[in-house]
Amino acid sequence: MASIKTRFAPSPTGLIHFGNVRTALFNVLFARKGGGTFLLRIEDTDLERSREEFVEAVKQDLRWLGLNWQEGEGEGGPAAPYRQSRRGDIYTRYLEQLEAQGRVYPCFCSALELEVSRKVQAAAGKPPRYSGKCAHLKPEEVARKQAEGLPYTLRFRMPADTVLAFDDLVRGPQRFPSEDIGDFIIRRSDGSFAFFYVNALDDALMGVTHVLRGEDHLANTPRQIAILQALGLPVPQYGHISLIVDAHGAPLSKRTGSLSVQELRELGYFPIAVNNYLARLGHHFEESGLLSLEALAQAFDIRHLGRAPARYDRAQLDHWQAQAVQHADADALTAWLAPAVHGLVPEPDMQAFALAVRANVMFPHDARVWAEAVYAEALPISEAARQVLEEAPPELFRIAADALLEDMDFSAFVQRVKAASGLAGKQLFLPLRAALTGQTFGPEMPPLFRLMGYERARHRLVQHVLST
Ligand SMILES: Nc1ncnc2c1ncn2[C@@H]1O[C@H](COP(=O)(O)OP(=O)(O)OP(=O)(O)O)[C@@H](O)[C@H]1O
Ligand SMILES: [Zn+2]
Repeated sequence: MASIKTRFAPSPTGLIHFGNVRTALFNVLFARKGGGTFLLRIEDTDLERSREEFVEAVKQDLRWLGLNWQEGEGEGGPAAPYRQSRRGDIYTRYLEQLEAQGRVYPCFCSALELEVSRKVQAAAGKPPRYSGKCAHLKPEEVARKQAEGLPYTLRFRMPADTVLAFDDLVRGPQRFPSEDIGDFIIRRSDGSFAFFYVNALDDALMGVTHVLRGEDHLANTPRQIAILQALGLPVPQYGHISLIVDAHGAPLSKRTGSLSVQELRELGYFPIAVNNYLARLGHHFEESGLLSLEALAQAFDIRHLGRAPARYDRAQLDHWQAQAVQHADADALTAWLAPAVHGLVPEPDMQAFALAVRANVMFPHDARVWAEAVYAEALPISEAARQVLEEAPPELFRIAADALLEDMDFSAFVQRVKAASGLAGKQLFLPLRAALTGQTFGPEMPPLFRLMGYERARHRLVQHVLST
């Protein structure tokens, strides 16, 4: 068997969402597991809606997630170009071949005629398909209509009385009788090509071996196979993945403005969290812990893909985010957190600070409150902390300030205050935390205390003594 080649073929008509990205991810995992290639092709045939900024955004999103492609847009390769808008000559060349074989014919039916025919079929409970009215026009008739300047589409002639069958990698054996499909348009009257045609042709010409894509394309597949068979081109294996739906059960779509990858990035999600979340949406993994992209690839098995729609669930995503924060290495954690506390936390402290607050943050901006707790000149004090401070014995803070005339670590400090005040446990720790950080909960005190430094800590205690 030829080595595996998968692809992601988005239309640059909006920012990509979870549904799109999961499709890309599964293609990456499948290729990677098989030591194959992942290809990126841009399907920008809808010139009205396609925009260069969305091409850039797709590339940026995929790179951010580590879903790198080895062939295609921006990378080049043996089947360049990888943008459909630049492949018009190729599409025309193969169309000529189909014409020479008598596999396409001009259709002059007006939109109104087609609409009426569809309604008649629907009323009779039949699948809407082209009646075949123009399938057998005589050459003279065609020439006359063309001379009159009548607009026409080109239709693909489906083979009669056959069944298009294929084994879907996810959904198993599929059978589509050709008469349910009917002759379909492959070139519109404005000269643009239909999705079925260019998408199938490109997959074949680019050597794609496996097409994993959304279930929304299942019904297109028999048409695509028929085209490739007519042209004598290789037919890839298809796998149709269940769609990701929102809370109302509607498939996520670029048009409905579901959460985009760009928004996730701006919110501070870790790529590994997004990948772990999406990989498990409709795919079962034995391992329940956070996995690297490589480990996800090794554990990926197309037979473990579910057929039911998968529901997008923010809480699950956040579970993986929390895992990612806890597992990030010190440098990655620091780089992730730094922009949110820039100016509050001194640069030399940044890594120690990030490690100190790790257990209490899920997103970078969550660290701001702890940055203030450690470094703010005027310490913000929460309502709960204010109450604790009011209820604590006032002499505690004077004792604590007196204990801090020199540098020491938190446990030494606590020992001294304990000995001098006779307080212990919560009675001791809670007021100290409240006075030092302005909060009643938060990260472990020893590292915060170290970052704060004994002078600032003492200053805060003194401030509190003076204010009571
Ligand atoms: N809700 C979804 N869940 C899973 N996969 C999806 C979903 N929506 C699209 N896909 C898949 O994403 C891939 C890229 O598709 P495409 O760029 O056409 O995006 P799209 O979201 O379908 O676009 P639009 O919303 O403009 O129709 C295709 O394989 C498609 O099947
Ligand atoms: Zn017609």
